[in-house]
Amino acid sequence: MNTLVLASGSPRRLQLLESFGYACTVIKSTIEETMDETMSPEHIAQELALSKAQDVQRTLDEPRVILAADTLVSQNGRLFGKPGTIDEARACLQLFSGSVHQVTTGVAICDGSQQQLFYQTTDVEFWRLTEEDIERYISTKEPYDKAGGYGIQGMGGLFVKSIKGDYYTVVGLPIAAVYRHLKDFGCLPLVSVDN
Ligand SMILES: Cc1cn([C@H]2C[C@H](O)[C@@H](COP(=O)(O)OP(=O)(O)OP(=O)(O)O)O2)c(=O)[nH]c1=O
Repeated sequence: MNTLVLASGSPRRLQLLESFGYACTVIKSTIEETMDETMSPEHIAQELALSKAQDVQRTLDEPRVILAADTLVSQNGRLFGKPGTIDEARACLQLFSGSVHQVTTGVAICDGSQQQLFYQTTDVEFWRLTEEDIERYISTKEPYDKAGGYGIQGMGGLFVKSIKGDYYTVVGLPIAAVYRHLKDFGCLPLVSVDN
């Protein structure tokens, strides 16, 4: 059975794949993540995922199944990556307060002979946040390595009123869709017989 090369430095993506039984080798891509903001979030997320996968593919001596992903947040046509400063983190959370935004994760899987690109988008609705909610949250430092400046799987989950779509897409990898695509590459999770 084929094991997976995860072309991502995201601890969440590794944890998710491992918790669903995939054996992974991590090789982080070193591409500069630039985006053409005139393109749709779906297009950008898939293109960035593909660039990450291809970057790692170039470093390998033999063909392996490589998976890469990219997560972007958008609202009313505006794109939000990872906040670089406290002001950017605050601005994201103020905009998301009491409203709905979209989280899109694009995924690229390739093995040298075939490549598959897909994405999923989930709507996330936030409760109305107070200034204190936002300041306390920013002080956790949780926003900085996450698109849109929050983590639904962490303290950011306290702000989420509802979601429409796949939860794992928000965390950074739509695992059920990934499972379906990985089967085409002969890559299956290990199944424990203990439980
Ligand atoms: C919205 C949201 C994003 N995120 C994370 C998922 C991604 O790790 C990150 C978006 O940045 P990405 O550029 O997609 O990924 P990354 O830089 O962490 O890792 P790599 O490029 O090496 O693959 O935001 C959460 O963990 N929880 C959330 O609720």
